[in-house]
Amino acid sequence: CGGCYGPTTHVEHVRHVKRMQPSASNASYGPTRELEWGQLNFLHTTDTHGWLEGHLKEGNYGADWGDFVSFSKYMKQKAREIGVDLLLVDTGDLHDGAGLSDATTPDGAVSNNVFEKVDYDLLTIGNHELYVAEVAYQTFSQFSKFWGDKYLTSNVQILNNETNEWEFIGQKYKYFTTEHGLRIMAFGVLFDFKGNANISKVIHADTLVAQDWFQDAVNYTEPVDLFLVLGHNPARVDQSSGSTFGIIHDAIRKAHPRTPVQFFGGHSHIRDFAVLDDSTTSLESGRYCETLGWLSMSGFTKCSSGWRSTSNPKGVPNPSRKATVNSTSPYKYARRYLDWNRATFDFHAVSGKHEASFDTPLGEETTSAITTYREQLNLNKIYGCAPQSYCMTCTDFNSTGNIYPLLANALATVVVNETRKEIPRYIIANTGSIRFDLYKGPFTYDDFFIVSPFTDVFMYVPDVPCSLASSVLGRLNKAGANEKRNLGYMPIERDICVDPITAPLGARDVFDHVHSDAAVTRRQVVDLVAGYTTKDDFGTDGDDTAHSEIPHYSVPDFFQGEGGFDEGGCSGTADLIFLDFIQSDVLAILGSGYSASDVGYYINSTFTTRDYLPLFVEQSDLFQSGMPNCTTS
Ligand SMILES: Nc1ccn([C@@H]2O[C@H](COP(=O)(O)O)[C@@H](O)[C@H]2O)c(=O)n1
Ligand SMILES: [Zn+2]
Ligand SMILES: [Zn+2]
Repeated sequence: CGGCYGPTTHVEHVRHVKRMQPSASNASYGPTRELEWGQLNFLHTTDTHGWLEGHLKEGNYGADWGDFVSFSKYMKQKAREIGVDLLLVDTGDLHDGAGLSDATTPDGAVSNNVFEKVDYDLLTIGNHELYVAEVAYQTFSQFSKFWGDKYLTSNVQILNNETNEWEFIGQKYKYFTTEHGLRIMAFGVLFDFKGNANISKVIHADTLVAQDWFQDAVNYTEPVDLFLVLGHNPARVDQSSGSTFGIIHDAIRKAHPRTPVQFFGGHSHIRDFAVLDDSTTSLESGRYCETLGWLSMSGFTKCSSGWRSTSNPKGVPNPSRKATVNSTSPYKYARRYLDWNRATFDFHAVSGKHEASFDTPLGEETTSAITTYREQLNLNKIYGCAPQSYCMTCTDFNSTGNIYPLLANALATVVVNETRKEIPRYIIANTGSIRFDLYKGPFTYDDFFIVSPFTDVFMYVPDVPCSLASSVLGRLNKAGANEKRNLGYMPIERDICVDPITAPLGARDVFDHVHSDAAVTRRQVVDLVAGYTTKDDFGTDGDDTAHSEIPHYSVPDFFQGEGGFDEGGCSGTADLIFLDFIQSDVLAILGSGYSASDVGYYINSTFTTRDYLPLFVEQSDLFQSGMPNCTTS
C-alpha cells in the first residue's frame, strides 16, 4: 500500500492493516505460553464501547467481533474435548466510543445485533447503557430480552412505560449448573452510579445486600459451589477505586466463609487481577476490544461439590497458584490478558494443530455484516487528514503531541455563537469527554465518534465578571470532577513517569511506534511492541504478549478553549461556556450568586461534543492541507 490513501483506497488500507497483525509464526512477537486450563474457565470482555470492528489503525488490537465469534466457539469446543467448563462473560458499557455503535439512532441499533453473535453465558449492564433514556429502554426491551436469564442486573431497575411499574432491566440473579456439574449462584452488580437517566434506578450496594431477595439468594436452599459476581465495577476493592465489590464480598462471606467467590469487573478500563481472600479473586479485562481476559481455577472435588469430571484437564497446563501465599483453601488460579488480534487467537486455537484457520461460518458472516454496516453508515468516509498523531496521555498534557491543546484550539475556533462572537469566551469541557487518541493520516467519520462520542450540549452563563470566569478552570481542576468525587473514584494512574528524552524508547518514538502501521514491522528493531505492561496481585506475567511500556502522563479533569479576546485579555465580562454534563460542577464553583436559571444553550440544544471536532476538521487548514492524497507517512 505504501501509505497511499484516498477515498477509495482507505478501505483497502483497513484490510491491509488487519492482515499486518502480528504473526504467531514470528517467534519474536506474540504469545509464547499456552493457556492454563482449570476445571472452571472464563473468557471475559468488558467496556467494548462499540469497537466491534477492532482497531483499524493498530494491528495489535485488530481482530474484529467475527474473529472473536470464531475463537470463542473454538474455545468452547476445546473445553468440551478436555472435559472442563468454559463460561463467556461480559461486564457492560457497549456504547459510546466508535461509529458502529454511535452513528445510529439510538446508539447500539446495529452494534447490539453484532455483539449478540457471541454465545455469552452471562452478561451485565454498564453505566453507558443508562445515561440516555432511549438507550436504557432499548437495553430493557431488546438486549435484555435477547439474552433472557443470562442478563443479570441485580441492582438496576427501569420504569416500565407500559405498566408504570419499576422492573429489573434483566434478572436479579441466576442459579445454574454447569455442563460438568458445578452449581453456581450469579449476580450482576453495577457500581453506585448516579448519572443515570431518571427512568432508571441504581440500587446502591449497601441497600442491595440488605434486600430480602439478595439474602435469600446468598442463603440459597440448593447447594452452591461458587458465587459468581459480574459487575461493571472496578475489580480492585480499595477506598479509591469506587468499587462496590467489597460490599458484595462481605455480604457473601458473612454467610459462606469458604465458598469460592469469583468477580469479573470493568469500568476503570484497565487490566487488573485482585486477590480478595484465599478463595476470592477478581479480574478486569481492559477496554475497547484491546483485551480478552482469561481466568481459570481448579480445586473442586467430587465429594465436596457437584463436579463430575477429572480434577485437572490433561495435555494442557493447569492453574498452579493459590490466591494467597498461606492459603489453606484448595483452589488454584491462573489469569491472562490476551491481546485482541488474530495472531493471538490463532496461537491459542489452531497453531501447531495443522488446521487452516479458526474461522467459523458465523464468524465470517459477522465480519461481513460489520463491513456492510460500516459501508451503510459511511464510517470510512474521510473528512480530513491529521498532519500528526495526538495522544491523550502518552505525552505531557501541554505538549504539541497531546490531543488536548488541539481540542482547546478546536473549541475556541468553532464553538461560536455568531450573535455573541465579539464577547470573550471561555469554553470548558471535561477531559473524560475525549475517549481515544487521534492518529496521523485519514480522519474518518468513524474517528469523530472514536475521539469524541458523547452528545453533551454546550451551555453558558453570559456576562460573568472576568475575574471569576478566568478562575473557573483552575478551581474546577482543584476540586476534581463531581462524578469522581461522588464515587470516591480516582483514576488509576500507572506508576510510570517516563522522561521522553531519556527513556530507552522515547515517548515520541513509543507513540509513533504504537500508532504506526509499521509498528509490527519495527519489532525487529525494538523487540517488543509497546502496549500493556500489567502489574497485578499475581505479579507481572499476566500479559499474554509481552510489551514495552507506553509513557503515561496524568491529565487534569477539565480543559478549556478561549476565544474572542483582544490583546488585553479578559477585562470586564466574558461568556462562560461549558458542557451540560459538567453543569453541576461549574455551578458549584461559581457559587451562590449563580443557579441553573442563569444557564442557557450557547448555540442551541442540538450542538454537542459530537459536532465541534467535525466542524473544526472540515474548516481547518491543519486537517485539509493534506487532502485529498492523505498519507500516514
Ligand atoms: N455524557 C457523558 C457520559 C460520560 N462521559 C465521560 O465518560 C466517563 C465514564 O466512562 P466509562 O466508560 O468509564 O464508564 C465519565 O466519567 C465522563 O468522563 C462524558 O464525558 N459525557
Ligand atoms: Zn467504560
Ligand atoms: Zn463504565
